[in-house]
Amino acid sequence: MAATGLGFHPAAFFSAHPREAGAKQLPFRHCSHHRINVARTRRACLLRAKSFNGHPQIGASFSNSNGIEAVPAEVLDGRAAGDGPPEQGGSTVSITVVGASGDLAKKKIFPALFALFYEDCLPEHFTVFGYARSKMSDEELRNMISMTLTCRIDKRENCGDKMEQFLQRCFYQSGQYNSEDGFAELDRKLKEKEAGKLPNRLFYLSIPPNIFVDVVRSASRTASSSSGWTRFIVEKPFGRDSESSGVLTRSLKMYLAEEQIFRIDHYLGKELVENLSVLRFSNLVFEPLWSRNYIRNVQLIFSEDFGTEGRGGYFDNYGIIRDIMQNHLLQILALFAMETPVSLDAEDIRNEKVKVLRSMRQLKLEDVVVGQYKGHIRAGKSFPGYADDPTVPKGSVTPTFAAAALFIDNARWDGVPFLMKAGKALHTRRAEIRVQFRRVPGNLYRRRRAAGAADLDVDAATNELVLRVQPDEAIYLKINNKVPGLGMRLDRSDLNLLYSERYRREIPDAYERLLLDAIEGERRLFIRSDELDAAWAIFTPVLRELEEKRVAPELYPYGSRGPVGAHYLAANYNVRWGDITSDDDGSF
Ligand SMILES: NC(=O)C1=CN([C@@H]2O[C@H](COP(=O)(O)OP(=O)(O)OC[C@H]3O[C@@H](n4cnc5c(N)ncnc54)[C@H](OP(=O)(O)O)[C@@H]3O)[C@@H](O)[C@H]2O)C=CC1
Ligand SMILES: O=C1O[C@H](COP(=O)(O)O)[C@@H](O)[C@H](O)[C@H]1O
Repeated sequence: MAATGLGFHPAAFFSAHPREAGAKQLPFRHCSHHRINVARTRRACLLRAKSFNGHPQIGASFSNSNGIEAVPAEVLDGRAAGDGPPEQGGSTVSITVVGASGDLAKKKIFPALFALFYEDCLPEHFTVFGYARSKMSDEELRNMISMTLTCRIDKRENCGDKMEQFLQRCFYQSGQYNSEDGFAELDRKLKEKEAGKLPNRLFYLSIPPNIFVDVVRSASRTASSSSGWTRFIVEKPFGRDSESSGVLTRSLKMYLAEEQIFRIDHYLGKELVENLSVLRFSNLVFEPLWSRNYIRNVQLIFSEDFGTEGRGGYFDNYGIIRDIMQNHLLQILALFAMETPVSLDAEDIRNEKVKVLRSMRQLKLEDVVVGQYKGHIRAGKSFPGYADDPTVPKGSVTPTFAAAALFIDNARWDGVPFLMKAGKALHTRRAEIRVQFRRVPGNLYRRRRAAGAADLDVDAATNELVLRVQPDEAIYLKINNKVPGLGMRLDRSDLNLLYSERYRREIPDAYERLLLDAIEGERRLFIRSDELDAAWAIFTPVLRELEEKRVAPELYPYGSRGPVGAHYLAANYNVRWGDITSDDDGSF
């Protein structure tokens, strides 16, 4: 027992969690992301405890004035990682981005890895490899990566130096995805970089889903770590329906244990999505209202102001429901609607998500509206339609927009419509959760009509809580308020938490949080196979029906608010979409 004088071992903070063979904690250097959640202490990016009695206090766990948990000495120098004393060189982690030449790798993964490095959140010993069929030298990979790196967080003078240091840790291996030789060559190069340290390996499958199994088979056989952990981040969509998702999971599990598979849904790494549980469970005021008794409907909205732009090859085979609704929006719904978990441990949270997903009705065709954007000319500018995308097959009925009404048949949510809508090529880029509350019973102000100025129908002006996931993260509550003055006039005002004003620092990208979690073995923000099964069970029947009946999507102009049908669907449940009412375009 480490002599902490506190009567308990600091490692007691390390929550027990199932670990794949060889899993070791990695010694992290100082990382500015304060990971103070007790359940995640074991993942702490090292925060050297504030000096205590004038001496750097490490090895003891205490909460100082900032509530920052110190990190035990063993983690500071790597001993708790079971990596053996530092003189044996400790451990190392390699991150191999499979599909390195692709869109996601360039746009999100390499920039996220650099941001983690820049914030000192990566382990001291790490190496990044790109793997794809394209022929590229190490230098060409570095040049490609450098085009998308930014020092957007806490711009510091040494950004260029840090970027160069990062790029020098990046290497490339060309190979076929089903080639054991290709991955064996990668393994050889990884071993060179690992230089005798305990080798932990992370593979990020940034490739089309149809080649996931090829890569896992080849890499698990010839490029797995011999003594550390080997993990695979698997991108969405996980299959196309219940059947193909089940086949994919079974195929992956021929080569990997469940705890080696990190199914990523990057929306779970979004700040406002992660904040959902904090809002609900760390405040008193929300949980009592969080049910059918007070909530009239919940709206989950995803909107992009651009089209598929060359990703038609992938997108046309999936469509907006599989691309956005069955994963991102449904994950947000599950976190929003779940019961209070037993603890903040990954499995307890994921247990509650599965329970609420299993309480949901299968989506019916009459509760779905689909749309597809069409080209048009506005103000002399020509906007293409989905069908104009050269990567989209002629005559495609793949929806680029969908709206759906979903229901949770449990005591908390019985009868409350959860309305989702997701679309590309709409009038704005936005993702938000809108909670519309019930009318005030016996509203005293219902009869009071302000003379003259536009009356506020307080009976219709119910409270609405909005969590804006992006852009410009915010949480605001729409209330009725007395207009200052000698009279009695009411208007709509917002209690408003605008992140850019309250928190003077940039928000990490979702991929940063999730990559760090995967390196640390924290599974809370990744999808478990039974969650996936429950999610596909809700959507698979209607997806099949849409395709078997070749339901024609309602065409909507590029840049518009989407198909009119979405309004009729909402009206069926006495709902108006909150994102397009006159008093809320979401700006302040
Ligand atoms: N792009 C995005 O915004 C997002 C993507 N995703 C998911 O991430 C994964 C990667 O997406 P993205 O980067 O856009 O994909 P890309 O289409 O860019 O493909 C990535 C790489 O895979 C290889 N590749 C592409 N098509 C094939 C094919 N038919 N057979 C074999 N190899 C192929 C290419 O590399 P090479 O030819 O060099 O081998 C390509 O550079 C997908 O599963 C996607 O669903 C998830 C969220 C967002
Ligand atoms: O998973 C996906 O997400 C992106 C949108 O991600 P965001 O973080 O930029 O909101 C979407 O464009 C893409 O089609 C989809 O595959």
